[in-house]
Amino acid sequence: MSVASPLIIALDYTSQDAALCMADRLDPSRCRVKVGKELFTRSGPGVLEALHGRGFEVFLDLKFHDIPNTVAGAVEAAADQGVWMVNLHASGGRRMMEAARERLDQHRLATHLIAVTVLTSMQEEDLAETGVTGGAAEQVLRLATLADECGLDGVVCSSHEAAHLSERIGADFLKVTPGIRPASALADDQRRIMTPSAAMAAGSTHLVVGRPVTQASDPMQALASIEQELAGI
Ligand SMILES: O=c1ccn([C@@H]2O[C@H](COP(=O)(O)O)[C@@H](O)[C@H]2O)c(=O)[nH]1
Repeated sequence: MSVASPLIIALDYTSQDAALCMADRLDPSRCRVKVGKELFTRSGPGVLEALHGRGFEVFLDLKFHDIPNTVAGAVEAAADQGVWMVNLHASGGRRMMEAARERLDQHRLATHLIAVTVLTSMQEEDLAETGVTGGAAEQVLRLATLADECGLDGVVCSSHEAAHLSERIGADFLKVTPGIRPASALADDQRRIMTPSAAMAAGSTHLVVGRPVTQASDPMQALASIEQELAGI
């Protein structure tokens, strides 16, 4: 199936039943879904099968970060489950990313492989405490350039960095951006945020949206309002 919408709904629920309850209200021709650490750790790969059975393309957001052999095996295992996209941490380095890329290619697995650059919950002070002193934009560009050199399909970054990456690396390089907040929504623990329409205008290729939809009093109305905002750009 080819999904025209850039929206990826983060199914951050504590059980497979709750996640599928939400998925059953979504239309797989109008959005993709994301399975992250909490849901996957609770439900296991069964949730992927259940979502695929409902027609969804799934982003498995487990952010692998380990030695090259381990990450290559994990990425292969994810792709074997038929997921549309999987990710790893770019800070795992060149050899780790190349090993993951090579493993997918060896097995002719078409799953998109992308790298997390700087988490959207982090700002300059958080980065400085980890020894990264140049700020988010510089670090995102450094890690995205490395990911591109390693043959990855794109990155997870914030929409604040998307335009610069499009200029420096190319428009086709995927910019998957969490930290999406409609104007009226709370930032929660996110720090580098943008509205859906501004994020698309800035060059995001995909928008990850969780709580503004899943925790809304009327999730379907919240989603419809994001879709309307995007239709207006
Ligand atoms: O840098 C990152 C990488 C991943 N995420 C994930 O995206 C969603 C965002 O959810 P919201 O509720 O819309 O904040 C969540 O699953 C994160 O694990 C991210 O936010 N930032």
